[in-house]
Amino acid sequence: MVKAVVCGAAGGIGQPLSLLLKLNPIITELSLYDVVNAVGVAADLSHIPTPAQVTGFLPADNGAEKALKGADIVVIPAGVPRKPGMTRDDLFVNAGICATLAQAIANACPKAFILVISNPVNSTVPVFAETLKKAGVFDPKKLLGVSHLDIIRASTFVASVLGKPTEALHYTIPVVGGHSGATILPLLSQAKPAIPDILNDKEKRDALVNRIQFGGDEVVKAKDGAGSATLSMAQAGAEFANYVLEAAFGGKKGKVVQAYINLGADAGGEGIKKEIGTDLDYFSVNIELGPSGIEKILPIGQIDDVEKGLLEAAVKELGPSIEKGNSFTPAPPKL
Ligand SMILES: NC(=O)c1ccc[n+]([C@@H]2O[C@H](COP(=O)([O-])OP(=O)(O)OC[C@H]3O[C@@H](n4cnc5c(N)ncnc54)[C@H](O)[C@@H]3O)[C@@H](O)[C@H]2O)c1
Ligand SMILES: O=C(O)C[C@H](O)C(=O)O
Repeated sequence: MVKAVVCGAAGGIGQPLSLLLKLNPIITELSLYDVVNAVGVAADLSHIPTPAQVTGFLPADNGAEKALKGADIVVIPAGVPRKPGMTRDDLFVNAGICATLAQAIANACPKAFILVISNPVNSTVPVFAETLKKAGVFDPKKLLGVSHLDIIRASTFVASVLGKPTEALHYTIPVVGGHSGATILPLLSQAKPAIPDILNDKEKRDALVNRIQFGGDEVVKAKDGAGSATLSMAQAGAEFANYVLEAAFGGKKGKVVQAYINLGADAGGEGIKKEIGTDLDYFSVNIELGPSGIEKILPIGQIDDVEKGLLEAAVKELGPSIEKGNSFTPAPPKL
């Protein structure tokens, strides 16, 4: 029996993500939580004949904890998306929602895998960690900031520049760092198969890196006030959740992916700190997944001079975002 929960399930990401999780045969129970319409979305999905039994919950009567009770994996796309002109940092208003959900997880399912989609990921993952630490249930191996949309974008955009079919992750390009502008660091020099035609063409390479770093803005601009990426994010979130589920419950350990994770002493991230030459608490890195979540943190590996410059810029921008999340204090509850 595997129970998955989506928090923010009625939203632009939440609905298609819930649909894709309903189609995942590993999941036997799917619980949907939102402050609006979660019961309706659950009723709708429940008519699809797949193993997962779907239930919806609203905040009344401690609905969040009821939804989360006994969950194995919680995926969180709750919170406000960007409008044109906004940075992801402007979405720090979502910190309060994240702290509230983290506390509910600590109470109802402290051993669950937690997949954070809510922006700004560079800060909201620290908010989750700090809340879970205060509750005494923080497991750095199970808290994963979802940066997988950057990975699917990198693969798609490389294929399109090279005029190749954009079939499922044909190009594997590790993307490390964070999830926002200059913090997004695509390692084109490590692409598999290799892409010398791009690496040897400065103009093409710069344009490609820029498109991967600012792919989110492309969607925000095209939606013109109606939000940000939802469908591609739902696909990326469901694919990433499936990697975690397959490693934990499907006997497929050893999958290497990138996620934005805590590099604290308990997490075994000291090697990465040495490799990138900083003391950052969080970074998106290569990880190997297994039954308990992150089994290994793998080195970033060899990068070229262009990437060394991008790494410096990423590290500089990440520090303050992490600090903002680390020092967030939720407002006291209204009496
Ligand atoms: N990590 C990524 O790569 C990535 C990609 C795209 C979007 N995002 C982020 O995901 C978030 C959601 O985006 P969206 O387009 O689905 O927004 P949306 O407004 O369409 O949906 C958000 C949902 O969250 C719900 N919500 C609000 N407060 C809540 C709470 N306390 N508990 C539970 N649910 C709550 C809302 O009712 C709404 O249904 C945004 O912060 C966005 O920036 C992240
Ligand atoms: O761009 C955004 O605000 C949403 C998301 O982080 C994205 O990368 O599409």
